[in-house]
Formats: sequence, C-alpha cells, structure tokens
Amino acid sequence: MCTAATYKTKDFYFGRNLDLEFSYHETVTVTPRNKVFALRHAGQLDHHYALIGMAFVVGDYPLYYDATNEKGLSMAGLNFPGNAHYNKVVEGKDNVASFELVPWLLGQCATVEEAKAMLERINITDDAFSKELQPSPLHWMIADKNQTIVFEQTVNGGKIYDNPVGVMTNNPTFDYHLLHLADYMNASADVPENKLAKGVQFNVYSRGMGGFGIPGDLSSASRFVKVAFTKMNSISGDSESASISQFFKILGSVEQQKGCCRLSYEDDGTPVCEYTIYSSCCNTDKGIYYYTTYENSQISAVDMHNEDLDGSSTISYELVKDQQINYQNKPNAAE
Ligand SMILES: C[C@H](CCC(=O)NCCS(=O)(=O)O)[C@H]1CC[C@H]2[C@@H]3[C@H](O)C[C@@H]4C[C@H](O)CC[C@]4(C)[C@H]3C[C@H](O)[C@]12C
Repeated sequence: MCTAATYKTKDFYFGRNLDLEFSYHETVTVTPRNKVFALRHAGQLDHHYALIGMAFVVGDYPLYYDATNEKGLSMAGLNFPGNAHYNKVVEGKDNVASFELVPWLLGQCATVEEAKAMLERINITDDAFSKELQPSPLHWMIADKNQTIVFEQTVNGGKIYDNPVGVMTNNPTFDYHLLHLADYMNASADVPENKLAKGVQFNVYSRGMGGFGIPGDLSSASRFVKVAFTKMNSISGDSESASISQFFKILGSVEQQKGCCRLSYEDDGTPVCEYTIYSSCCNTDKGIYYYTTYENSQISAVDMHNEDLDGSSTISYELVKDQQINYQNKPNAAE
C-alpha cells in the first residue's frame, strides 16, 4: 500500500509513503532537461522540464515512482491492482506507456491545468519496459500548489478526478474514497459535544475524543480517512523545518510497521510483510527532495538546483538507509 499527500505552508510540499514487501534499487534521481526520452509510440522527448524524484534507473532510464518538475508540478504512482487497465495503441490518442507517464507529463506540463489537457487526450498503453519489468497497475495523484487531481484508467476508460483533500492511497477508485470519507465528516480535532443524549452527562475522559471512529488499520480505505483527517487538521509554522517536520508526521500517521501487514509466509515460515520502505517530501517550490527510510529516520535531502539541469544524463543518489544516531555523550575517558 502506499499513501501520497500534499501540504501547503509558505511553500508547497508533495510526497508519499512507499509501502511494499521488497525493494527495487530506487535512488533519488534528477533528470536534466536534455535527457532524451525515446517514447514507445509518442516520438521523442528531446528537451523537457528537469525532474527530481524517486526512481529505479535502468540503463539511464529513470523509472519514476514519484517526482516533481522544476515548475513545481508533482505526481506519484500508487498501486491500483485489479482496477488499472492499460490498452493497445488507439489511433487518434496520445499513446503513452504506463512507465512513461511521469516523464511525459512532468516533462511537458507546468501546471495541473496543462496536465489535465494532456490527460484528456491520453491512452495508457500496456507496453512493458522490459521482459523483467512488466507494467505496474497504477493510478496517479498529480498536484501543483493550486490544485490536486487523480488520474485513473480502468476498463471504463481514463478519468480525471478533482481531489479536494490532496491525499491518495490505493484501491478502490478515487470516487469511493471520497464517498467513504463522508462517513467521517463528524470527526473533529476539537473536544466533542454531546449530541447523542440530551440531558445525559458524559465524561470526556480523554483528549482526542473528537476524532473517535477515525480508523487505524492499514487498509487503503482506512489510510485514506486517517491521512485526510491528519492532513486537513494539520498546523505548523511555515519555516522549512516546521513544514517538512509536519509533512513527515502526516505520512507517519499511516506508515506501515514491519509485521503488521502480513502478505504470506515463506516456505520456512518467515512472514512476508509490507512496510514503509521510504517516505518522501518534496518542497516543490525549491526542488528539494527530502526522504527518510524504514531504518533511517534522519531526513536526507537532494536539491535539484545543485545539479547541472542542462545536462543529458540522469544523476542518482543512493538512499542513506542506515539509522544515523547522534550519540550525545562520549565514553568516559577515565574508565
Ligand atoms: C509498488 C509501488 C507502489 C506501492 C504501493 O502502492 N504499494 C501498495 C501495494 S497494494 O496496493 O497493497 O497491493 C509502485 C509505485 C511505482 C512503481 C514503479 C514505477 O511505475 C516504475 C517501474 C514501472 C515498471 O513497469 C515496473 C517497475 C517499476 C519500478 C514500478 C514498480 C512498482 O510497481 C512501483 C514501485
């Protein structure tokens, strides 16, 4: 499972939890403006906006999971199994393979409005990147500082949804998540009032009772509600430190701890579990990509503007995966 979110303070932030039971070799990757993308059916993208994000790079091809371009437009792919439907080439459409969608949109669009116009004409094709890397069933959250949308292509065709809460998870389709959220519209960060039984004195025995009923399990429908509640109630200062700290707290509200989402067992009985491999937060105004990993809660960062954005090859940074512990005292020299 995965969760994506946006957050606005002085700047606009976009990020996600990547939840899976195994890792590809993903790296924080900057794609400069002159990296050529030879698209399967849509010609060649010679010059485009520069991108930063998390990608599995294969032969200098950045297979992005989530990314932001130099104009601040961002998108993330989230698993959509059983619902995503990719087609053969359709005449008269812009035929784009699922793995090409991130560079296709972020390479050419500065805003969600522009992305919407391109998505109206798109047909996501079922081409595989390679024999080993078959198409992933995904839907995408796309955002700029003014609006957020979700794009899904199912057997019923492509659909663009306005996303007024700026969060996204996995199955089922986005319209379900929004309808389901309505069940929780009474949940509040405030101290609750007794609306149940007039004249009965209830004891507000704990702080936080206004949010009673917000689910805490790891299903995608529940994570949608939990992260929407956390994000919509979030407050923070507007400094970079306060903003990214709050952003990681929003994602932390739905992170997956190893052992809590068991998928199967290995032959030797070892449980196979999904967990939060990384959490990311991109300052989309500044092009700085922050991340933490499951075992490294220190925030690492890559600034796209520290790279030559006019280059033609991807630049990748290995994830810092080991916990960085700041020991505050030294062994006693006298001992
Ligand atoms: C699995 C990832 C999404 C995480 C997620 O939503 N997990 C929830 C699982 S579930 O709902 O509970 O089943 C997705 C997000 C982006 C995907 C990757 C990107 O699309 C880039 C390439 C695309 C290639 O076709 C396949 C490999 C791949 C490298 C993809 C592997 C995998 O499907 C990724 C990493």
